[in-house]
Amino acid sequence: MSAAEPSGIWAVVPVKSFAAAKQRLAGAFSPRQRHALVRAMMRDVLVALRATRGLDGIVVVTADPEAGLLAREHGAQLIFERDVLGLNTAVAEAAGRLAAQRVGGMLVVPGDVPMATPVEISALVSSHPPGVAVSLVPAHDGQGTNALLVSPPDVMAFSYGPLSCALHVATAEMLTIEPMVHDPAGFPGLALDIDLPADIERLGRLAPASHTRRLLEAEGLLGVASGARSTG
Ligand SMILES: Nc1nc2c(ncn2[C@@H]2O[C@H](COP(=O)(O)OP(=O)(O)OP(=O)(O)O)[C@@H](O)[C@H]2O)c(=O)[nH]1
Ligand SMILES: O=C(O)[C@H](O)COP(=O)(O)O
Repeated sequence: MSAAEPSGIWAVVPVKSFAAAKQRLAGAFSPRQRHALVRAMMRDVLVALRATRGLDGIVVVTADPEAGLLAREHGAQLIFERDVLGLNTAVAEAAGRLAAQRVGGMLVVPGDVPMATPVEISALVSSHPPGVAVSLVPAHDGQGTNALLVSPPDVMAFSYGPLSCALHVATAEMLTIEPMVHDPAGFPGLALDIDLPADIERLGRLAPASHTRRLLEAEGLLGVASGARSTG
């Protein structure tokens, strides 16, 4: 990635290999449908980030060549994950690279929040305090971390996984940083990560059009919470 002035904020989008992703949807989606879904979700996230004011760049961290290609098509830079060691390692790798480039802040948005909007993301960025700071948007259940904005990028260790929101808050507090924790109700798109069939129903209740929504409609999967999957 090219060096930025030491003040800018870059978005980081971690994307697991398409074939390995979203195992918790395996009961309701065929492998082909899951592949198409993660691809569509990644496109939606990149489109939203690209339309967001206040970001200096976007970088995708992935080991998947197809995701790498998609990243390039959407104007994102790429960190190729040579060893796949999990989400925390992938995000830490991006943080180290951005910090080495003297980028001011890192906004982590996972590839599975397809309803995130540029308005939501820019609200998060514009409310982020100056200096050393941590802002986050929890998942709608209050447990996960759907957006994490840290400055500088390598200010803290990452704890994605179960209860990551509480763990990120605790980590910031141990560094004597009072994190800005937003109410997920104010960020309905960003707060909706697609993990379970019930999340597809939640997505169906949100209005904005998206690649993901069109795909689910075309496959007849919108509103199918736990039913039998179609062929494919
Ligand atoms: N680069 C990278 N991204 C990851 C990795 N693990 C998860 N992610 C991404 O992080 C986001 C959140 O991951 P999860 O909610 O655990 O998604 P998942 O692993 O695809 O889902 P399950 O298989 O159902 O657990 C998704 O966008 C994933 O693509 C990893 O090892 N490397
Ligand atoms: O929020 C997180 O920490 C990650 O998205 C993983 O959480 P999940 O397993 O609930 O998706």
